[in-house]
Formats: sequence, structure tokens, C-alpha cells
Amino acid sequence: MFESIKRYKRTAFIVFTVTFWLSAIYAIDFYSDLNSEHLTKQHQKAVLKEVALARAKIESSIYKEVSLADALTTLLMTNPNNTLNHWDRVANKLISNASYIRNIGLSPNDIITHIYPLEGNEAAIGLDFRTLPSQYNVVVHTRDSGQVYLDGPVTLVQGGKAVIARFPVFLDYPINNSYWGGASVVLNFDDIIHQSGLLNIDGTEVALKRMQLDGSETVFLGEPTLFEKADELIPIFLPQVEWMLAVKSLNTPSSTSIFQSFQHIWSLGLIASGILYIAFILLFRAYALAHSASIRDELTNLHNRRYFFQFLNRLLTKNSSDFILYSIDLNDFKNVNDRYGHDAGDYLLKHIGRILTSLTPKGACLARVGGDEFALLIPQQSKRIEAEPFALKLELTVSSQTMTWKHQALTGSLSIGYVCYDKNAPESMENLLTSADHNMYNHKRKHYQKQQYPGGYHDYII
Ligand SMILES: Nc1nc2c(ncn2[C@@H]2O[C@H](COP(=O)(O)OP(=O)(O)OP(=O)(O)O)[C@@H](O)[C@H]2O)c(=O)[nH]1
Repeated sequence: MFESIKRYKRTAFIVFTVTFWLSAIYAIDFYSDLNSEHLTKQHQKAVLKEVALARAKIESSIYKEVSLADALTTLLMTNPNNTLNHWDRVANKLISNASYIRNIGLSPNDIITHIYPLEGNEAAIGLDFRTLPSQYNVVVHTRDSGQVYLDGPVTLVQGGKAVIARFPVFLDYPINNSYWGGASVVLNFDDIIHQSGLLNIDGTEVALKRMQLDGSETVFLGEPTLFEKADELIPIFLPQVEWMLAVKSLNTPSSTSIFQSFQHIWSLGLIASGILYIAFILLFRAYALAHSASIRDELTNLHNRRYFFQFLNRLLTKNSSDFILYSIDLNDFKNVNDRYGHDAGDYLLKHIGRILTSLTPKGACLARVGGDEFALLIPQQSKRIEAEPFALKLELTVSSQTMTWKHQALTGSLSIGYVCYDKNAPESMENLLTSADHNMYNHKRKHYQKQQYPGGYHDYII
């Protein structure tokens, strides 16, 4: 894997970078969406909480007023004449304890005879409900059911809206055969709604409707269409009637808070991704360095013995091509160390490494396999190499390229042995290495036999 990444280093780096950042951006975007969904849900929850509170306030306000007015029906039931005689005092006492009652009326035999406060309501005195079919329906309903009924809201001539709690009064409670008439308590609807805070909930649209006695529905607050698109429909339970409250969240949490959270997630996400990216690169670099160190010779930077054997083993295992295996050894290298020092020896090894590298064909493997030993493996690919002439070329090139060390000319000399591998006649690794070494030693022997050392016409030190 490392080899292919190395071979396509640039491509791999680009692919990794693009994939990494695309994944990072996708992950940040996904999390950002999740977060804004979460914020929206939280916002809706908070809105519904406020709506539930407003609904509870509407219910409790109306029930409180109705229960106060209920005391009046008790008075009428036990002593109607006395109540009528002290009407102003009784009504005044009742209104003073109430918060939303606008006026109270009494209608013995369903004809209004008493109203409090009278001022501004004089026109209602003498009104006979039996002549007003729409209102008489309700009066009959309360009489038949024997219970208070919340009528309205109705639009008042004076402006605003009111709901009317209509009580039936019987003189023979609980038998309820002797019907005396009715009591009506007019409650200020606008104030009840205002005090509940229903209309002040941020970013929310609301509407209210009720079912009439004839079965029809009346929307008396907000837009009727809201009931089709509402997020939530909440019932409000009132005396003998149920209102339905529709709630729609108009916007998600304030766009600034979503934008701020979006900004935070993106900045943090990008910083975290940047750190992760750098960490990956450093980790990969450390891995690459460690891997390189494990397969390279530190002095010459050629491949090392381990890598060379892996390479050879791979070729033999695949058995996919013929190859030439060269065993190369420096002649009399010890002498260089002894005469010029170890540094000079190192310098010469690097010098020879560079020359051999320049001669190594593409796809071949050159390695330093020992102190002054090199090995070269050339797979016979499309362009075949002639083993003998190539060995000669190696030997002559090295011996012709003199290097200077502290004003001294040093020239390397190689002994080379090789073996040609035929994929149709497989050989073991050991045999191949032994044969190549054997041939190299033969060459070395010949070299020493003809050598004139020290001195001679050669400029050789070795
Ligand atoms: N400077 C230097 N010398 C090394 C290094 N590794 C091994 N040597 C030396 O290389 C020399 C190898 O000696 P020999 O095996 O006798 O080889 P040689 O002197 O070339 O003799 P022949 O192989 O018979 O020609 C030894 O003196 C080692 O100390 C190295 O990394 N740097």
C-alpha cells in the first residue's frame, strides 16, 4: 500500500485532501442541520408551554367569574324577592369581587327587569328573550340543562367583545321544575384574552373557535384558515362549551440565534477538521519516515538488505518475469578506511551509490546489502538488458569516475558477479544469491591476480 501511495504520492495526497474536506464539510453541515432542527423543536416546545399557560389562564379566569356569579343564583333560589329588593347592593358586591364582569342582568320569566350597572344599559330593560330566537335558544338550553352555559363572544355596541354566562334559576333546586328565570353575567372577553398573554407569544399565530348550539362552528379570534395548518390544536374547556385553540409557530427560533449557532458550529467544525487534517498529515509523514527508515540504508539512501530480499522474494513468488541478479562488492575497501579514515570510506560509499543509481534502469532495485556490498536486481521487462555488457558498464563507469577527498583522488573498483533467472526454470532465492556471490568472488580473484598494488599505472588507491 505504501508503495502505491508513494508512487502516486501527489494523486493520493490530493484524493485524501479532497475526500477529507468533503467528508468534514458534509459532517459539519449535517450536524448544523441537526442543531437547527433541535433549536426549532426547542422553540416550538417553549411556544407550546406559553400557549398552555395562556389557555390555563383563560379557563381559570372564566371559571372564577362564573363561580362568583353562581352565588347570585343561590341567593335568587332561596329568596328571589329579597335579592330583587336589594339588587344594587347584591350586584355591586358581586362585581367588586370580580375582575372581568362588565354587567349583570336578571330576567325573571325570561324578561330583563334588573341590570347592574344600569347606566348605559337602560335599553336592555324590558327585553323579552322569547322575541329574540337566537338568544332564546340559549335560554331554553340553560333551562333544559339546568346548568350555566357560556355564550358568545358577541360584539358589543360599545365596542369590544364579551362572553355571557347564562344561569338558569329554579326555585325548587335540585328538582328544577319551578323555573324562575335567568341571570346573565357579561364578561369582558378582550380583557380575559389580554390578561392570558395569548396574543403576546413571540412568533406565534393563534385562532379560537367554538361550536354553536346549532352545530355550526364560529371562528371568533384570528384567521379561520389557521385551523388547517396549525402545529397544535388545544381544547379549552368552559361551562358546557369547548373552545378550540389553533397554534402555529410562524418562524423558527429567532434567525439571529440560528445564525449564531450555525456560525459557531461551522467555525468549531472547521477548526477541529483543520487540526484533524494536520494530525493526519503529521501521522502519515511520521509513518512514511519510519517506513522509509525501515527499508533504506541511512548512509547511501539506497534500499537496504531487508527491502532487497523482499523485492527478490516478491519477484520469485510472482514468477512473472526473468531477471538478472548482480552481486557487487568493492575491492580492497578496508584499505581506504585504514589509510584515509572512516569518513573517506563513507564518502566513497556514497559516491559509488550515486554512480550505481545513475546506471540503474527503471523498475530495477539497487540496494546496499552489507558494509561495502551492493546488490542490483533488474527485471527483464519490455527492454531487455544484456547481462555481461551491463556488468562491464558498471565496472568501467565506477572505475572511470574519480572523486577527490582532501586533495586525494580516490577511485572505486568493483567486483561483480551475476546470475540470470529464467522464469521457466525456477530457482530458490538461496541458490540465486549463492551463485551471484560465487561469480562475484571469481571476478574479485581475477582482479587481485592482475592488480599491481601499490602504485602501477592505475590511479587506483584500491
Ligand atoms: N567507512 C565505512 N566502512 C565500512 C562500513 N561498513 C563496513 N565498512 C568497512 O568495510 C571494510 C570491508 O572489509 P572487507 O570485507 O575486508 O572488504 P575489502 O577490504 O574490500 O576486501 P575485499 O572485499 O576482499 O576486496 C571493513 O573494514 C569495514 O570496517 C561503513 O559504513 N563505512
